[in-house]
Amino acid sequence: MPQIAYLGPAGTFTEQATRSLTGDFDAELVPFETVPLALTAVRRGEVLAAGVPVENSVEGSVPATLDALTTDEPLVAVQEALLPVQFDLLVRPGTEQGAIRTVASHPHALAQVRDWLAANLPGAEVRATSSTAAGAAAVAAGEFDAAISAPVAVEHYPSLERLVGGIADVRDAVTRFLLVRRPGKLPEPTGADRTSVCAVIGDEVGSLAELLAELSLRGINLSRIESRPIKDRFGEYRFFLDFDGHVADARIGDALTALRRRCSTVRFLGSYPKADRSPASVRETASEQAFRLSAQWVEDVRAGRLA
Ligand SMILES: O=C(O)C(=O)C[C@]1(C(=O)O)C=C[C@@H](O)C=C1
Repeated sequence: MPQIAYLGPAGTFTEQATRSLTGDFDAELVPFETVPLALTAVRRGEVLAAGVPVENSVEGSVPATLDALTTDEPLVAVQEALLPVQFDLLVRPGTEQGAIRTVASHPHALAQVRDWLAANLPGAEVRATSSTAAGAAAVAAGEFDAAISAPVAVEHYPSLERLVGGIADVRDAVTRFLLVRRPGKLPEPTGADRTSVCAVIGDEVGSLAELLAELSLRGINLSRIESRPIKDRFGEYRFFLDFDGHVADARIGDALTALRRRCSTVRFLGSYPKADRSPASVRETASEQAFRLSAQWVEDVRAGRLA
């Protein structure tokens, strides 16, 4: 049975998302303490794939994931999941809200309940843990008084109880997850796909605008752009781009060819079906047929068949 890594321990949102991503086949889910460790296990071939969080509608991208996807050997996303995010406050039985002095969770989770904490646990110290479930495990071990956890966590930590449920500063918050593997056969195009790349461009006038123009000229819908520092050179950035379409689509292949010419580095991070299955709208001039006919026209001209 294939093994799939996730950000553990048991009871994280990532575990829940990874279960939904691997629902179609038998897989054994293996917890890792951090996203980079989970991705290292994929690179080494110790596990087949890893489920990782990439961005949240309230707190934005998950930097640990973005950075780990661009260092070391390439990995590609093959599936995407969206998970609604609300939290529980877990405590050891008998703990009253007024007695909570420390509250632990993943920094991304803490950021999503900042207002609730200020209003309901104003005196409590906030402690960061490697995941929401790691916070719950630490409360079970007596290290902290309370944890901000995923609703599934209480099933994994029977010595804890839910003091408050449904916590969220923003209703309908959503986190996006990817299932990533070593490069291999790509998922088939479905007509409702997303392509992710990471590009490094020169620090020159207009270079970012020109890069984006390569997408807009081909009618490609950009759904996310995000920059992360290159780290060892101050003021230089890598740009993470997500756009509608599959690398097998003519307009996407054409745009990627242009990006590869323009950028010092382009890392392909995958073409995979969008979680919401919303089809890409493709303008007439960027259709498969339009690309095929125009490429044929150039062939004919080159071969002297047309004047
Ligand atoms: O700690 C967890 O439960 C996670 O799965 C990580 C994570 C994240 O990185 O954003 C996932 C979903 C929530 O947004 C909060 C935390």
